[in-house]
Amino acid sequence: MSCIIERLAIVGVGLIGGSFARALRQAGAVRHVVGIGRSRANLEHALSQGIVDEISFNATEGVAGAQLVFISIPVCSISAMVGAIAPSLAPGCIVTDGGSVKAEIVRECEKLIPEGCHFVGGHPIAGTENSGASASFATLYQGKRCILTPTERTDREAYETVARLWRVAGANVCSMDPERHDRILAEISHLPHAVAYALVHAVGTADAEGENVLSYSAGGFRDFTRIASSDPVMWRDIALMNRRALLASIDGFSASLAELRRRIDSGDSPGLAEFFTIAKQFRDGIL
Ligand SMILES: NC(=O)c1ccc[n+]([C@@H]2O[C@H](COP(=O)([O-])OP(=O)(O)OC[C@H]3O[C@@H](n4cnc5c(N)ncnc54)[C@H](O)[C@@H]3O)[C@@H](O)[C@H]2O)c1
Ligand SMILES: O=C(O)C(=O)C[C@]1(C(=O)O)C=C[C@@H](O)C=C1
Repeated sequence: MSCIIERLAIVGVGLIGGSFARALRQAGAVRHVVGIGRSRANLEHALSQGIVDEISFNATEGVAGAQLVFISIPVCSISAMVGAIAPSLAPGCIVTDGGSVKAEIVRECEKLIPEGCHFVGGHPIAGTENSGASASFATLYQGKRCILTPTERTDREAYETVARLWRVAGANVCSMDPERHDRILAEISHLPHAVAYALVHAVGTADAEGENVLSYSAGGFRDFTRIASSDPVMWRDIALMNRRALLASIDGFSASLAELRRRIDSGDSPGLAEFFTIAKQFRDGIL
């Protein structure tokens, strides 16, 4: 395929940024990739694996001359990064991100992006519990959704370029209002992570018969809690930035758990079977 971007800068060459770079390189959609970050070991690994062609510890220097900058660092650091690199962006540069929360980032970044440059918010709905360039792989986005969150200020051509890159990376692109994105993702991604962390926390600190009950964990516990091995800083930032929507989701979940508890407590056999059947049908429906 013909090259779409001559010079791509990736700020944060971890699972998400590294996988984006790998997918685009493999497709021949980018000529030169600059990896920007803070961890020498991580960036040197990315360089040695050919994920990037050049590394930089200085974001303002690293983004110079790039046609597109992809920011894939924890969500609470994204707008500060855009503010820091703004004076160094080449005219016409497109800045986009992969952050898991959108409304605040889009609001702030649209204010910070300089005249003649463009910001497009994005979020690939794909990931794993692993972090860093060593966890990245080219097929991460194959067949997965990528939500872009344009507003009335978004430049149409910049949006189309970002959408095209995600399609080249294998993703199915859709667009959504940033606030709507945050409410939907609170339910389907942020709540499950909060519940998984809370479950492991509860079981890990439980005093049952003076035993370390975690040593008895088998498939059920492990399947349910895989995502509690995700990066704590990433999830701290998501919980704080999407606080309002996540609290509403936690309240909905608490009501569901309270209802389940009530049916168990009252020995409501048909009610319990109904509760589990409905949940099983929803779950089987996504397989
Ligand atoms: N992990 C997932 O499943 C997933 C999925 C979709 C979106 N996201 C989002 O993508 C972003 C990156 O997540 P990830 O899983 O790739 O994380 P990661 O930890 O694998 O990679 C992040 C990289 O950014 C670097 N970094 C952190 N803060 C920095 C800063 N201020 N300046 C420069 N470099 C910095 C880290 O050293 C690391 O190499 C987050 O916003 C996250 O919400 C993650
Ligand atoms: O598969 C995983 O490990 C994930 O947690 C990926 C996952 C999710 O499905 O919730 C996590 C965060 C994102 O922003 C998008 C995707």
